[in-house]
Amino acid sequence: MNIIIQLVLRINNGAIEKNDRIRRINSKIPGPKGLPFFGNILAVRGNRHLKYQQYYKEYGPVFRVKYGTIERVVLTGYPILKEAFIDHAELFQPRFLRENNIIVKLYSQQKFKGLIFSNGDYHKNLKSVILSELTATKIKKMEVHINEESKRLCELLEKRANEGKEFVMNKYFNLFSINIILRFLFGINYPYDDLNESSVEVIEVIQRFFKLLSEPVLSDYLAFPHPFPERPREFYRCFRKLAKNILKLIGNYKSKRSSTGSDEHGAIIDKLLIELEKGNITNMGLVSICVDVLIAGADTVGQTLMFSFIAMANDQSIQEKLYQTLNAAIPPNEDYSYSKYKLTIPYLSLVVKETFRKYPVGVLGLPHMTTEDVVIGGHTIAKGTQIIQNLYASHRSEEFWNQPDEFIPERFLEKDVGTLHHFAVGPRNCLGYSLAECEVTSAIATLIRNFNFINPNPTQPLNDEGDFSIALIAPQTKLLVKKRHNLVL
Ligand code: HEM
Repeated sequence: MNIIIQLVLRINNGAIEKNDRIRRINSKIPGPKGLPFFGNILAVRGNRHLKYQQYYKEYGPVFRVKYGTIERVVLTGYPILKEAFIDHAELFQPRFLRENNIIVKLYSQQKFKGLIFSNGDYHKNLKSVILSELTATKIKKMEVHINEESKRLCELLEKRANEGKEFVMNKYFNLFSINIILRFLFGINYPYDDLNESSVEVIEVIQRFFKLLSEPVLSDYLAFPHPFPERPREFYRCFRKLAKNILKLIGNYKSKRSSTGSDEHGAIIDKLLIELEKGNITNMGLVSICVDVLIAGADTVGQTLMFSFIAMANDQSIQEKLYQTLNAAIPPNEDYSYSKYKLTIPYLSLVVKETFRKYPVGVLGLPHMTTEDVVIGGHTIAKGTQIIQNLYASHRSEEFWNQPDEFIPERFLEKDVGTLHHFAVGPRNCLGYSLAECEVTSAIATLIRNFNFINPNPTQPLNDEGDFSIALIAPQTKLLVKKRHNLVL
C-alpha cells in the first residue's frame, strides 16, 4: 500500500512540476484572469467560440486561458496560425493528449487506437492510408454516388414542396452527409425513404457524441491520475452505439466481400482491412478509426450545408443569382458534375467560399500541443502547452474581412481578401477537405437548380447563430421549398 501511495505521489509530483514549468513560462502571455483552481473554465461555458472571439479582441492574436491546471494558448488570424502551424509545423503538429484522461488512455493503447487522438508514426501511416482513398481521382470516381445522394435529397424535398408546408431542414442535410461518408467508408448508404427512426437515431448519436466530447468535465482540472469519472455515462453509451453500428457494417462488408470473391470495392475499409491483416491496427482500433471518420465527416458537412441554406434563404438575391448562373452554365438535362464544373462556375465557388468563411463549423479545431518551447507573435509558449486554432474568430475578424458578419460571396473578387482556413492550418489539418468541398459544392448546386428555399416568415431573418460543439450546430430551421420546374434528375 505504501509503495502504491508513494508511486501515485511521485507521478503527481512529476505532473505538478511539469505544469509549474508551463505556467511559469506562459505567465507572460496576455489573457483573462481566472479563478483559483478553476481558472477560466466557468467563464467560457456555453458558446465558447464567442467568448474566444471576445478574448481575441481584448488580448490579441496570442492569448492564454486556463482550464484548471491545463494551460491553453489560443491563436487567432491566418498570419499567426501560419507562423505556428506552417513555419514551425513539427512543433505544433501533435494532438494534445491529457495523460490522465481515461479516453485518451484507452485511445492511446494500441488496442483502441483511433485516428483523431493518435500521434506519431501510427497517425502518419493511417492518415496517408485514408488520404489515398480521398484523392481527386478517387473522389471523381465516387462523384456518381455524391450526385445520387443529392438526387435522393431532391426527391425527398419534392415531397415537401408538394405538401407546401414549412418543415425542419437540418436532418436532411445530416443524412445526406452521413450517407456519403458511409459510401466512402463501406461502399453503402443508409437506407431511407424519408427520415425514419433508425437514421434519425444515428444522426442524434453522432451529434450528441460531438457535443459531449466538447464539454469540459471535472477531470480537466486535474493534473494527476484520479478516480473521478471523466465523462458522463451517456458519452460511453453513445460510443458503444456507434461502435455497434460500425461493427455490424464491417461484418456486412466482409461477408459481401467473401460472397462476391472480390478483393477491391474501392471503399476506405478495404485499405483499413489490409492494415488489420498486416497487424498495424487491431480490431477495436479499426472500429475507433471508422467512428472517427464517420463523426468527423458527417456532422461537419451537414451543419455547413444548413448554415449555407439559412444564409441563402435570408438573401433571395444571392439564391436567384446562383440559380440563373447554374442554369446558364449547365444544360437542362445534365447533372451538375463537380469535376466538370468546379472551375467554370465562378459564382458557385464564391457562394461556397463565403459559406466556409462565415460558418467555419470546426470553430476551434481540435487541440494541438507544442513539443518544444517556441516564440510565436513575440510570446514564448512553453513545451507541453495545449494550442487552439481560433478559426471562428479569425473568419469573423474585421482585421481580415470587411463586414465579417455579412454573407457577401463577391468579397472573394476583391484583391486583398483574407485567407480561408476553415479546415485548420498546417499538416495536421482536416483529412476530408477535398471530399467536403466536393459534397458541399455538389449539394448546393443540385438543390439550388431544383428548388427555391424560402424563409416562411420573411419579416424575421432566420437565426444563423450556431451552438458551440466540436462542429458548430446550426439552429433547427424551418424552411419552405418551392420547385423551380420539373426536377433535373
Ligand atoms: C465542412 C466540412 C469540414 C470541416 C469544416 C472540417 C474541419 C476540420 C477541422 C477544423 C479539423 C481539425 C484539424 C486540426 O486539428 O488541425 C478537422 C479534422 C479532421 N477532419 Fe474535418 N472537416 C470537414 C469535413 C470532414 C470530412 C468530410 C471528413 C471525412 C472524410 C473529415 C475528417 C477529419 C478527420 C479524420 C480529422 C482529424 C485529422 C487528424 O487528426 O489528423 N472532415 N476537420
